[in-house]
Amino acid sequence: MVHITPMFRQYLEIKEKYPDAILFFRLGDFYEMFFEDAELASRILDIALTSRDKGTKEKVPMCGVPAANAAHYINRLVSAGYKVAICEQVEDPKQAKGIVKREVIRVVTPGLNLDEETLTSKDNRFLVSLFPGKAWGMAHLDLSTGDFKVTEIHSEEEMLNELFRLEPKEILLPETLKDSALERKIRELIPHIFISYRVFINAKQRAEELIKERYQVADLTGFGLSQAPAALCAAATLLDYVIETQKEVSSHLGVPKFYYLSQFLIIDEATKRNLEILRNNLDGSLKGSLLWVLDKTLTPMGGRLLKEWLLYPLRNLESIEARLEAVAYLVDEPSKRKNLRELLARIADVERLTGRAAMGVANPRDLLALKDSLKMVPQLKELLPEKISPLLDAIKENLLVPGDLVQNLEKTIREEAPVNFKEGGVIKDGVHEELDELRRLKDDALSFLAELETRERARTGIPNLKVGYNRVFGYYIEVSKSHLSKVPDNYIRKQTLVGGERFITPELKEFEAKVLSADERIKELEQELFLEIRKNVAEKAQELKKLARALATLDVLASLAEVAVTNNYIRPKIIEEPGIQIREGRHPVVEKALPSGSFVPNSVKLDLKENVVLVITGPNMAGKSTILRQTALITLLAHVGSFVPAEEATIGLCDRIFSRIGASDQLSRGRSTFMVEMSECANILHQATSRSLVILDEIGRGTSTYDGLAIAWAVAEFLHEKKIMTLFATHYHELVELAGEYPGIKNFNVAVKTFEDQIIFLYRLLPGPASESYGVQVAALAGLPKEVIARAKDILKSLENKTSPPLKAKKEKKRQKSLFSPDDILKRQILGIDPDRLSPLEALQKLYELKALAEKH
Ligand SMILES: Nc1ncnc2c1ncn2[C@@H]1O[C@H](COP(=O)(O)OP(=O)(O)OP(=O)(O)O)[C@@H](O)[C@H]1O
Repeated sequence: MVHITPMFRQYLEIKEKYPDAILFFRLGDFYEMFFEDAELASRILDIALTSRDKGTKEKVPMCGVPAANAAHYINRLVSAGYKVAICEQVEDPKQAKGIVKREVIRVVTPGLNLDEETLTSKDNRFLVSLFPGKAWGMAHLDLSTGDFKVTEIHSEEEMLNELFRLEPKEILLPETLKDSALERKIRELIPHIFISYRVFINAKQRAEELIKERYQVADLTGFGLSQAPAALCAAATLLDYVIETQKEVSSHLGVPKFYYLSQFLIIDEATKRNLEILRNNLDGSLKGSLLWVLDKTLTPMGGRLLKEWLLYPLRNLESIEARLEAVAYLVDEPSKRKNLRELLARIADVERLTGRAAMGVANPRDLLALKDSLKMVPQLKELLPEKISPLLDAIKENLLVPGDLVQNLEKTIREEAPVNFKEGGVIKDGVHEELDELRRLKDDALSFLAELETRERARTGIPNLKVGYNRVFGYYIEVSKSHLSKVPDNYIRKQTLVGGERFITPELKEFEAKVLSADERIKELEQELFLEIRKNVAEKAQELKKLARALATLDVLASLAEVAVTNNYIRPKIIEEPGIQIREGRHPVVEKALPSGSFVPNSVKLDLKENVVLVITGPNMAGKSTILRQTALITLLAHVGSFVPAEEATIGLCDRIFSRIGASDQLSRGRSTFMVEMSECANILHQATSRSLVILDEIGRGTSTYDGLAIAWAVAEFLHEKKIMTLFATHYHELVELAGEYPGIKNFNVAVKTFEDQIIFLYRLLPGPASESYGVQVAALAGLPKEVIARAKDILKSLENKTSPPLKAKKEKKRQKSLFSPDDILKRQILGIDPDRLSPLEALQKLYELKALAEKH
């Protein structure tokens, strides 16, 4: 058997349990990595790779990072898509018999990472668990906030949409789905997702037991899970994973809340992209997105909630009205709003600070930030009205700081406490008697020494007797050579110097022991006390989470109000009946990109009778897409409970917004533009109802004109027949004829003017079809060469006259005529004939050809 050191044996035993994680193995002040882990980590972290003797001749690759700033390195590895298992020394090395006991105390994964950067982030970090049963069970958790939700979804399409809505960092899939088509789809949808394969808890009973045990409940009826076995299994598997990696489920983890997709306005993958809700389609950044205009929240938790509201607009009239009512109040009370927002700006991420306390990773500064935030709460509460808006009332009710948390934190933690509580200097005086005494002892040390010096000088009559300290010998009394004869009996010689001697006394030794042990004890006590304080906060996690939610909601409402006032939005009227009526609506993002006041507003009316499908024609660049998108965005904002950019808007409750716009960036997924277009279109036709809003921008463009036109025509007819409210922008002028055939199809055009052959865009939506397409003028604007434009105009003219275009090839031929005279051509033809090889019939045929040729020239 190969001999290896006991430490390596321990390492290998632990590593065996975490084969898919990089093992951070604690050795003193460092975390060390070995073997492949070391090679991988040294490459990613750009740190030196060394080697270590493991007891045999061969060396083991190794690298390490200081434990004090390990968080930074762990983060980098996790962001690079790896799991990190943190293995600690779990007993005091001084007390250990043999090798120190070590255990993995936590596994950090991309979906379960609580790094400090998340504290300022407005992004959620979701871990999703997906269980394929009769329905898809889907659970998602943000560990940093403790939000835990589950649902069941009945089609793969919807399931993928929901996944894209959440954009999780990590997903748990059953091992049976490894290398499956579904796995590929998920990777295409969310390219950086980290997939963890698990053995799913697929027995309903076991899943139930796990959840019941965790939440200490006897019955799951209240959770909405009892009738949803797939959701139950997904939730239980997720919980199991959390327990396995975090070693415990902390107090801030909420009960899994069941939600139905039908509670919300559905925004599918294509629409989330097309409407650029959270990011733009150009470079994927925030700028130019709806969120960019809308997010004036002042806390990270408010920012996250706003995103949630945008991605999950409501479908319930009462709840939407409740939000609108609150926003309206905050719009009408500018000074209140200002004061509220001033206070909110001073509030930190209470939600995540609570999570960190509950998970046992909060540092003293985190608790101070929490305390300072909580201190603002009573003032905020004071500012809120009563009985004006039910939502503001509910917020007010929940603005409750648990017990005497603030006072306790204020009393115990020093304002200047360091980040690392192990350094000491965290706990205030007056908190713990022994601690105070020890500190006094330390403080007194200086005066004690001075006093001792005076006392000893007087006693011995040695005027230059000195009390001092050095690290090797500790405290000493120094006497110069000339006075050595006066040294009393109880002085014990310790060290001889050139000019004198150093002594200790029993009294000094006793003092020294006290001071040194005081230091150690102070640290120990401070740590104990800090952990106790943190635990107290953790115990209040559920109350603090409620408070955090109230603060976040207030932040979002105040932000919506602020945006409404700044950008001149109005309160939409929400009604049950389907229909959309917008007077002088604007595109919230495009109007921001243009000089103030230059955006041209437009009115749109859709209903289930005469205005079911609006066919919108007009040249490129005229503003068709803008009208389509602004209608969708206004409808979306209304369902969020936000004011909208318009003069007036009446919006009937919608179930979904569908969109099919332009060529998307899915070519990378190996599907042609036409294929993407058609499958998006198919999805719409299958799922849209008379409560849906559909915006279609130029369908059928990716194929031949006749195919495209035929498809577009049939789609428009279908939408009309099914009474699906649609804005249909098209370049196929032929579609304007639909309006004559069907009562619910109407023509609109985006107006332009021409002036001296130049095109002027008016951006006005007018009834009736566009008269011309102006494509050539737009091409000229875009800078196509003059000769190409001139030629295109020629061709266009003949096409419009239904004559065949003057082909360039013919002109060439004409020019060629001057090179060869007609006689030459006939002569060449005749000379090319071989009479001996022609049948009588072929000879006759040739004769006809020659005659025709002679006639032509
Ligand atoms: N209502 C408006 N007021 C002012 N400017 C507008 C308006 N609508 C559009 N624009 C400007 O015109 C540009 C083109 O608009 P849009 O993309 O909607 O045109 P389009 O008709 O859909 O063009 P295409 O058919 O080429 O896609 C916008 O980027 C914006 O700068």
